Amino acid sequence: MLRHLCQCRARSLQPRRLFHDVRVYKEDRRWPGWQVVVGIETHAQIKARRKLFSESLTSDPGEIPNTHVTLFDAAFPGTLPTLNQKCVDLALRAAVALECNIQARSSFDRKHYFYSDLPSGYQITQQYAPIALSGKLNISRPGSPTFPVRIKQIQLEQDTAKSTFNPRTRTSYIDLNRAGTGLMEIVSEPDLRSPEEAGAYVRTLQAVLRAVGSSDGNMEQGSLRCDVNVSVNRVGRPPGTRCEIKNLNSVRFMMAAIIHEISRQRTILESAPNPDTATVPQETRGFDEHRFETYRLRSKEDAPDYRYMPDPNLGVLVLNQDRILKIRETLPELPWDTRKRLSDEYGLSQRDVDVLLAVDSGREVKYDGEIGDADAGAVAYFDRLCAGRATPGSSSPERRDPKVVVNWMTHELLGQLAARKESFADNHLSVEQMGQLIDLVQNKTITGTSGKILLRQMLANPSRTPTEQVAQELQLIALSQRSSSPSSPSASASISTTTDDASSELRALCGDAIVALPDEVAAVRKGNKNVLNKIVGHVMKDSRGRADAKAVRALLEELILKQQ
Ligand SMILES: Nc1ncnc2c1ncn2[C@@H]1O[C@H](COP(=O)(O)OP(=O)(O)OP(=O)(O)O)[C@@H](O)[C@H]1O
Ligand SMILES: [Mg+2]
Ligand SMILES: [Mg+2]
Repeated sequence: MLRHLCQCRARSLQPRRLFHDVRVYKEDRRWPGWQVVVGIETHAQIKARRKLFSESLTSDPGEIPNTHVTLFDAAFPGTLPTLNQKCVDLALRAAVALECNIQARSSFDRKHYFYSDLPSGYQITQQYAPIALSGKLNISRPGSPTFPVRIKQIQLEQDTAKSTFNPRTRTSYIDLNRAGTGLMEIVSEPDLRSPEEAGAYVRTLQAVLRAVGSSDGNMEQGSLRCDVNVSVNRVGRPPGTRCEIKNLNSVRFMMAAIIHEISRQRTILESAPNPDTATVPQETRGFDEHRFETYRLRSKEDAPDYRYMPDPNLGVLVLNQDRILKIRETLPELPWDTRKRLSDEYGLSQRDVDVLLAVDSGREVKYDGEIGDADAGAVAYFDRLCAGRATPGSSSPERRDPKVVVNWMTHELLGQLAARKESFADNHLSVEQMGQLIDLVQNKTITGTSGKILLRQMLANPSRTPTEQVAQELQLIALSQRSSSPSSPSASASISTTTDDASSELRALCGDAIVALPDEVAAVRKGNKNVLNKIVGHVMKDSRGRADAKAVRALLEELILKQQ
């Protein structure tokens, strides 16, 4: 009996299964002998037109303060909440994408605290029965195996108002525009083991929320904010006491906060007189963005008592299977499926896939009065470029080589946009124009060098003009010996005339080089073929990138050697 009691006691003393046993502990050289445990609470603003419980429109950060406010948002007595079902659907999209168990019944609670940005004195949240439980998000990092992070729960809640303090006039200003906007709090289990894994988790989550349209996930603008929980323990020992760092608004700051917290907690534990029994005091901390350090906000002892209670004005949120099924059916391709498709179907390298997905995960759709092809995202643009161009007389379009397309997109198009300090959303080249450009280079109507010049010109001068026409106007048609096959029938007549001219111009340039470099020509005639490179270089320079080096070499050989 006694032995049985002891066994039970020993079992109850085992740490709760916080750790993912599937993952083998790997020592981090930055903190040898220590294991780091991180769990993240992410607050993502729901991208709905109206607030969670009122008719008021949601707002963007720069808008005139206190212009998006109903009496309910301002907490006038007697006003009642009405749940916005659009917000529920958007949160469900995130929950389905994160493979959560969606709860058929969930409910709302009041979390009380007194602060100037909370007009009613309580926030409506889902403390006891959240909308979704037990999900999963797989995290891939270049060079590391993919690992799962368990999602503990997703709860719906209200955002607060915004307070700003002017130290000169010692005045606080309250803007109620944000008060009552719908938030999803997405809580991870403590499955992350390093600052880098934490960064990858937030980026992946951001990409999923954006892909399903649940949230902008914009950390700079505050539509995605993280509270990060960090603890350290000696390898083989139970997890340590967590400290929670509140309100981090960039992945960089979050990683810096974790790094600082690890060293702070280690110092406490290493300097304790009895390392076996030492613990870190449980605290809620802030992050100082200038010193890159965390600082104490409050300890567990002064933790507020939120006096949670069910909100009597809101009933139970009941969800039926049909609604969830409909959400499931309308979800777009999720980032990990896109990743697999790009590498399986197109044979793209990991790096190229990363670049295309990174563009889309950081994508902000801009509305400047015209919806361009780039607005659908880099992957969609790439898909359409590969799908190819319609060829006369053929019912199916001629597909483009994905490797050629991805090179043009990642190196040239993204590279030149970056040089112009623009993002992919600023690219106004239609898929058709970009495709024509690639075709012109592929069928040697223009050289690769001219292709890059052409792209630069087209990015600088937005127009709907077909690419061939711009190439002709800029006199970029390649100087070749033979006529190239035109890339579209409409341009065929003009291009073949141009290529005849081009071929005679190339001959003229070679002739000029032969006259300009008589010593080199004599050396080539004597059999010193290396000198030919110098003459080729001379022609290439004179052609301003329009000549193909191979064609020039062949023509020079013909002119110098065969006509001795
Ligand atoms: N030992 C630990 N080390 C690091 N993180 C931990 C540890 N134990 C739990 N966590 C993480 O702490 C977070 C707890 O969040 P949760 O929302 O459940 O509670 P809370 O922080 O107490 O409440 P509130 O929402 O009011 O901040 C989770 O992300 C969880 O993974
Ligand atoms: Mg929480
Ligand atoms: Mg918390």
